[in-house]
Amino acid sequence: MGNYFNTLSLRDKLDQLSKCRFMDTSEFADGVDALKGKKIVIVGCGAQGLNQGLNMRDSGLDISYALRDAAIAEKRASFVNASENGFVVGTYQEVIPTADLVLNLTPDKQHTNVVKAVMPLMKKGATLAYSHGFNIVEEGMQIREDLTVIMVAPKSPGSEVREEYKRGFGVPTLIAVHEENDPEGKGWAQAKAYAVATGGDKAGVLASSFIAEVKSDLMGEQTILCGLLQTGSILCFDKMVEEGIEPGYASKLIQYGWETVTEGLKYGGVTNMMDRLSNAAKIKAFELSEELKDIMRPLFQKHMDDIIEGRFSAGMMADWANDDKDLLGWRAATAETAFEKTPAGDVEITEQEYYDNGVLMVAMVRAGVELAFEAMVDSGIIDASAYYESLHETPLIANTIARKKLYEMNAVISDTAEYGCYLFDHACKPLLADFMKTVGTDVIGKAYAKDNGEGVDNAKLIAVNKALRNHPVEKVGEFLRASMTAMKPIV
Ligand SMILES: NC(=O)C1=CN([C@@H]2O[C@H](COP(=O)(O)OP(=O)(O)OC[C@H]3O[C@@H](n4cnc5c(N)ncnc54)[C@H](OP(=O)(O)O)[C@@H]3O)[C@@H](O)[C@H]2O)C=CC1
Ligand SMILES: CC[C@](O)(C(C)=O)C(=O)O
Ligand SMILES: [Mg+2]
Ligand SMILES: [Mg+2]
Repeated sequence: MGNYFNTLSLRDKLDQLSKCRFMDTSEFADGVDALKGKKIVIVGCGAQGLNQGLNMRDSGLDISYALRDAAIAEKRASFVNASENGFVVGTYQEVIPTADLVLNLTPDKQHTNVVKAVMPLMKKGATLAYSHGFNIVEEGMQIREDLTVIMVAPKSPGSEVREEYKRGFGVPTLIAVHEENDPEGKGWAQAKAYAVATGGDKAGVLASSFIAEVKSDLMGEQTILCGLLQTGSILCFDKMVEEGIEPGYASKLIQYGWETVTEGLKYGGVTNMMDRLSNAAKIKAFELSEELKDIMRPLFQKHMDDIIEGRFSAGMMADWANDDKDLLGWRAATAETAFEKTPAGDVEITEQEYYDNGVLMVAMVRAGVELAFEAMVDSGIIDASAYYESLHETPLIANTIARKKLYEMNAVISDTAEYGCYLFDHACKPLLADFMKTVGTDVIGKAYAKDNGEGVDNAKLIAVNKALRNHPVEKVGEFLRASMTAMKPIV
């Protein structure tokens, strides 16, 4: 075993990275038929395992869970979650041999062990599915030749996979078939049916590759989705308190602010989010975000390069081998930040106030979305995939911060995403230190009010609007959002 991507020729690498086709709704006309009546066993009942299982059962499929012996004997959370929701739960030996489709929804760190334990028990011609291709792409896992290997990767935390499904919508999903493991040619039909069963087809499905999924997923989660939201939360909170804003207000503005401003992003892209500001505040947010883009661009590019070249995965796997020393230390340090420890105050903040008093947060979101999108596309990832991994998923992650701050975000995302989030955060905070000295409460904590009497420079406003609307993330976003007709408001 070794890094599979790194064994490919440059031509094959580029070919795999660019595999991404937006699927037409007509391609899902068969619904869940390809999996109807099949026995589906999910290994692991955590963030993705539980929520995907609930959606798939509600879509009419036969779902049960395989858990390791100790989880059953000790009635761990995974056992309780599966059994309290009425699912059949068994040991690997009891349920894996009955499965037509096995979904490996355990943490990436465990995939090699889990797949090695599960594979000998799988019946001939069954299918093994992943929701993230790390094990195949970064570790080079070899799967038995008779087995079909597919991936259905929701571009969202598990909690939101469920919430969006219950709202009658879904989350954008990447599907793929591992070309080396499709002996019966049934991989795509099963992957499509699986995406329908989780609700993904309602939000948009990309037919992609394991490689394109892994490289884009790692990049999104480390930078804009989790890393920058963590950095922004800590820096904006500290700044406000330092400048005399009441800590409970500052805490609330951030905890719920990301969710509120990115709801605007979800509906109408960066353009709509920025349009929610007054004209003067929009110009200010644009200028701040241009500055932020210049400062953070090298860091975003470094993360993309490290991901593509395998340095990121090698570093994380070294931490796995070291009993997760870095991950656990960083997790503990996050819990000690002032933002995390200060409860949201009992103050009313209107939806518009989150925008007006959070100009810097809006600027950070714009900078992060555009930088992540640009770095992915520059590396050969297709724009639609880069859009899902930057713009569309940001609100879904922001929802988790609204629930229980950074603790909740880092608990519901995968361990892989959490590791990358801290890695980015630790590099980004010092990078923004000088910039943060230059900003005040007029852009974070209080309303930006420069247009009271001063007027707005029309020429500048026109140029800003043009720059925002012409960014490629806005172009592809307009196309992709046109098919999201079932999207429901949250805020
Ligand atoms: N988190 C997310 O929202 C997303 C995750 N993904 C991907 O989905 C997959 C699952 O991630 P996620 O849902 O975060 O995982 P979780 O950390 O939530 O998974 C926990 C589950 O895995 C089981 N588990 C842990 N260790 C082992 C082991 N050694 N052997 C068997 N079972 C084990 C746990 O059982 P036990 O009770 O025995 O400990 C528990 O049921 C990953 O590939 C991830 O990259 C993709 C998109 C988003
Ligand atoms: C946050 C990133 C993610 O990829 C996800 C929820 O999509 C993960 O690994 O958790
Ligand atoms: Mg993801
Ligand atoms: Mg991920």
